[in-house]
Parts: sequence; structure tokens; C-alpha cells
Amino acid sequence: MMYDGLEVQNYITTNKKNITCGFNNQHFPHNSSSGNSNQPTFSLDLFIFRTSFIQILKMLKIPSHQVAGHHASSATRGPLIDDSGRFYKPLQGDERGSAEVTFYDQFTSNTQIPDHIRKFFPIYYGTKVMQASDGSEHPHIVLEDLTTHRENPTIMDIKIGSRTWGPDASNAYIEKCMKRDRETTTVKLGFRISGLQIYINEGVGYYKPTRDLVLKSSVDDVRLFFKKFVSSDPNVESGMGPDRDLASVVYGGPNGILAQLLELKAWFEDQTIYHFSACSLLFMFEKGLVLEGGSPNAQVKIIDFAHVTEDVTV
Ligand SMILES: Nc1ncnc2c1ncn2[C@@H]1O[C@H](COP(=O)(O)OP(=O)(O)OP(=O)(O)O)[C@@H](O)[C@H]1O
Ligand SMILES: O=P(O)(O)O[C@@H]1[C@H](O)[C@H](O)[C@@H](OP(=O)(O)O)[C@H](OP(=O)(O)O)[C@H]1O
Repeated sequence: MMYDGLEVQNYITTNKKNITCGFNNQHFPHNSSSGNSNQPTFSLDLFIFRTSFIQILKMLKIPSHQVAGHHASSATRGPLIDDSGRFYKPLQGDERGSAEVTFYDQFTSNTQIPDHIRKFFPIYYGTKVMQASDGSEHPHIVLEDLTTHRENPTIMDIKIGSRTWGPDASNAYIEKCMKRDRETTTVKLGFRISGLQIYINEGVGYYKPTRDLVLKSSVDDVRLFFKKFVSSDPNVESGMGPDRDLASVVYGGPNGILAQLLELKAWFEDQTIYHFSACSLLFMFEKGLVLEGGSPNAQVKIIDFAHVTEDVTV
């Protein structure tokens, strides 16, 4: 495992408006026009501009499309993204962090993984020690930001498996998981929704139910969330019988979510390399595009490998 040194100062911002504050306005106002006297006139200004620009490109933000898991704040470590399309997930302090790194290292170099399966996993760029959201220096797993090319993604995170712990889990951890599994739909359905956001329209933005609301979902609530996910009704939040208008193009069809799940499932049933426990599936699509008659660009990805182990008996 290789850790880089701290390369750049990280600016934690929650929205793009704040990013412009990173410019040194005195030297290079970002909205100045050509020929304006505020433009840099000598090399020091150019140097400052270049440095600021590189810093801005590398600037880190709290992901606005994260739907579940540990969140970043000035008090807690959570994922960050940059403008180059990378997602930085802080290693969890205990064995979960190192287990996830071990998985990504092994998976990335494993030549037995077919390309049509590899595409379901985020691209892994190694690990990096950097300033975390809480200000501490901490190792992060560097991944492809799965939302980077999306305009207004509708996203659902589903924790899969009726058993949510790995083969080496302690009794205390198993107990904790079993309690959570009984409280959610994991025991009844073999999965639970961990979080979601549904794009409504430009004016309204997103419907993003709270973590508590999602986790206390009953089986019927889960059914309703799956309907809302593909509803064209802007009043999706009111929950009055959403229309499921987009189901056939998002869930169905040769490139739909179901077809992708079947492809992944076929490999899961066949492979004997890993024990996959407590992973999540991310369902993503572009509701805005579908409503305009375009393609939903539906995608299934698999994430969260903190409890995955290699099967050494094979
Ligand atoms: N590579 C990625 N690109 C974009 N978003 C991601 C990526 N990986 C994770 N996310 C977002 O972050 C959320 C949490 O991810 P993940 O499950 O890996 O974190 P976690 O803190 O280990 O979660 P948990 O506490 O449920 O185990 C996901 O629901 C998703 O919204
Ligand atoms: O589903 P919820 O209610 O969000 O609960 C979390 C979920 O079970 C995570 O999988 C777990 O992290 P791990 O899977 O990595 O153990 C996390 O534990 P934590 O709070 O101890 O990190 C729980 O809080």
C-alpha cells in the first residue's frame, strides 16, 4: 500500500459559490473582461493566478449527491470530492478501512475479473493521506466519483444481503448487525434502502428523505420508494400513489437496471473469489432527461467493500 504526502491545501466547501472565494480577487477577478485594468500585468500576478487555478481545480468539496453512509462535516470525517472527478473516502479507523483497501488493491490487479463485471465497480486510484473534512490528516481511498458526469442524478443506495457481516466478524459486531437487520427490511427482504434522492425539476430540486425515515421503512414503504423513484409526478413527496411512469425505461429494457442486475447476479452466482458482505448497490439515472424524451442513462454500481474478504480456500 502506498500513501502520498500532503500535496495541496484542501478547501472544504459545500457549494460552488464558495469556490470562487478561493480566487485572489485582488489579483484576478474571475468575472473581469479582457483589457480590464484588473487583469494581471506582470509575472507575479500570473504566477498567483496559475497557483490559484491549480488549487481550485484540486479543491475539495462535500459531495452534494451522497445519499447514505458517513457524512463529512467540520466535526466528522466523511467523503470529499474534487473537480477532477475523484471521490475520497476516509479509511474507517478500525479494520474496516484496511479491509476495504485490501479489497480494492486485490480486485484492481485481479486478472480473473471480466471487463463486463469490472465496469460495475468504481475505478480505484489508490490511497492518499490528505486533510480530511474534520481538519485532521488522514488516509483516504481515492475512487472515481460516480456522479461526476451526471447533471441531476436520481440515486438509490441499497444495502444488499440478508447477512450483513463478514466471515471474521466478532460476536459483538454480529449482534449489532442483527439488531439493525431486524429493525429494517434486511431480514424480511434480504436488502434495505440506505438512502435516496429523487430529482423533481429545476425549481424544486430533489426529494431526499432523511436517513431515519428511510431506515425505518416497512416492506410497503420500500415498495413505495421504488415507485417514487421512477415517478414523473412532481408531488412525489406527498406519497399519494406515485405513477411509476418511467418504470419501463429505467427498470426495464436492454440497458435498464434489471438487465444490469441480472448481469451482475450471474457473475455473483459463479465467482468463488470473494465473500461479498454488506455491500451496497447504487441505482442512478437522469430523470430530467427522460422527461424530455431522452435516455435515462440508468446505471447500477456496487460500492462499500469494508466487509469483503477474499476466499483463501479456493
Ligand atoms: N465512488 C463514489 N462516487 C460517488 N458517490 C459515492 C461513491 N462511493 C460512495 N458514494 C456515496 O457515498 C455513500 C456512502 O458510501 P459508502 O457506503 O461507501 O460509505 P460508508 O460510510 O462505508 O457507508 P455505511 O456507513 O453505510 O457502511 C453512498 O450512498 C453514495 O451516495
Ligand atoms: O444502516 P445504518 O443505520 O446507516 O447503520 C450503519 C450501517 O449499518 C453501516 O453499514 C455501518 O458501518 P459498517 O458497515 O462499516 O460497519 C454503520 O456502523 P458505524 O456507525 O459503526 O460506522 C452503521 O451505523
